[in-house]
Amino acid sequence: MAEVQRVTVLGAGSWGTAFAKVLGDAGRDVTMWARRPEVAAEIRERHLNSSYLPGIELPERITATADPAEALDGAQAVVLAVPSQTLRTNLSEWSGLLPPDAILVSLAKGVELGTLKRMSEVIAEIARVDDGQIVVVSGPNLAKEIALGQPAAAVLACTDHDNAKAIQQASFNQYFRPYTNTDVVGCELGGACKNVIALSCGMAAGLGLGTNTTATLITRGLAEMARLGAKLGADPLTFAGLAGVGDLVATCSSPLSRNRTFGERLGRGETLEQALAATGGQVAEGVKSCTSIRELAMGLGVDMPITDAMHRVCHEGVDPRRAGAELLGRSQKHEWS
Ligand SMILES: NC(=O)C1=CN([C@@H]2O[C@H](COP(=O)(O)OP(=O)(O)OC[C@H]3O[C@@H](n4cnc5c(N)ncnc54)[C@H](OP(=O)(O)O)[C@@H]3O)[C@@H](O)[C@H]2O)C=CC1
Ligand SMILES: O=C(CO)COP(=O)(O)O
Repeated sequence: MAEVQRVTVLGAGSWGTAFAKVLGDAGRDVTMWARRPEVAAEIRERHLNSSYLPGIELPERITATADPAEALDGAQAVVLAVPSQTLRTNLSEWSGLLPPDAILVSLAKGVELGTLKRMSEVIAEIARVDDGQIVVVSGPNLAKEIALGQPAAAVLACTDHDNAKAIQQASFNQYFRPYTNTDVVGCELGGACKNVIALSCGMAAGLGLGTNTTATLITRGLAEMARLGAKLGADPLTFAGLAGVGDLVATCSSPLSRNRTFGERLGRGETLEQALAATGGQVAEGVKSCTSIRELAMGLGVDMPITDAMHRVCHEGVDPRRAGAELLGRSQKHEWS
């Protein structure tokens, strides 16, 4: 297994920057690409990214540029840290610049609208690489906490275990503990679906509901994501791990979660447009993924009632209270049916 020393991170938002810090603190040489030249300059010259992680000092070994060709030169691993719904367009612009043997690392948690593809499927299609060259990062990883050096674990999923191990070696440090996994489908679905469940938990909080409701949504959310995973060949154990329960607990309970915060705003009576305006340009993936995941599930005949409810609240103007009442009023069933 070749050691990965030079890593490029494409995307300088919250998680891209925090993950670059993880890599830098693990002793890797990191070059970031930022869409805005002023963000690249601030990272390069002041070791700060005040747009996304104010007050966090970045390691000196991280540099940055707004030129993708310069960023990708000599990279042994390339971390893709842009929103799910723009990944296809972003990657299409970069695909000719990717070093052919570089391991591609996906941070995005979503399912593409229209194609209903997982992020690793989009990457394989656009970069024309085998799935064994793509490592998916998932788990309870709220960017700000990681950037502050608070301990957390993650899963690195890849069908090629050596490539997962290479990224594990490159990212392991005193506060970040990555585990490997070969269940790419389960890890990606866990990461995408939990954003939608976090929306529902936020919504419940916005409606003034308490811990029992949150725990019910987390547990039944886990049941519906595991049903989808089973249909798509995921390992059921994955949903009991960091990319399932782990990420659900973190995202559904933390005020740092953009998805949970977004849901809370809707629960308090804000419109979709008002909630979108309040995100400050940061992505709440569940708002779009509720639609793609719902469509994916419907095509496979999988029942995902919470996801369906979130789609109807976000995109069909259904009142959150009514969506909640309808969820409770569905026909009675066995817990595991
Ligand atoms: N934040 C977190 O805690 C975690 C996030 N994730 C996942 O990682 C992925 C990236 O998230 P995160 O870094 O937080 O996202 P942010 O919204 O914080 O940042 C997005 C980054 O992508 C850039 N970008 C490039 N092209 C586009 C485009 N066409 N539209 C919008 N943005 C673009 C943005 O540039 P610009 O600044 O110029 O807008 C910005 O640098 C998401 O899928 C998210 O779910 C996963 C785990 C944790
Ligand atoms: O994926 C995350 C934590 O693991 C981040 O969640 P948010 O995008 O909701 O902030």
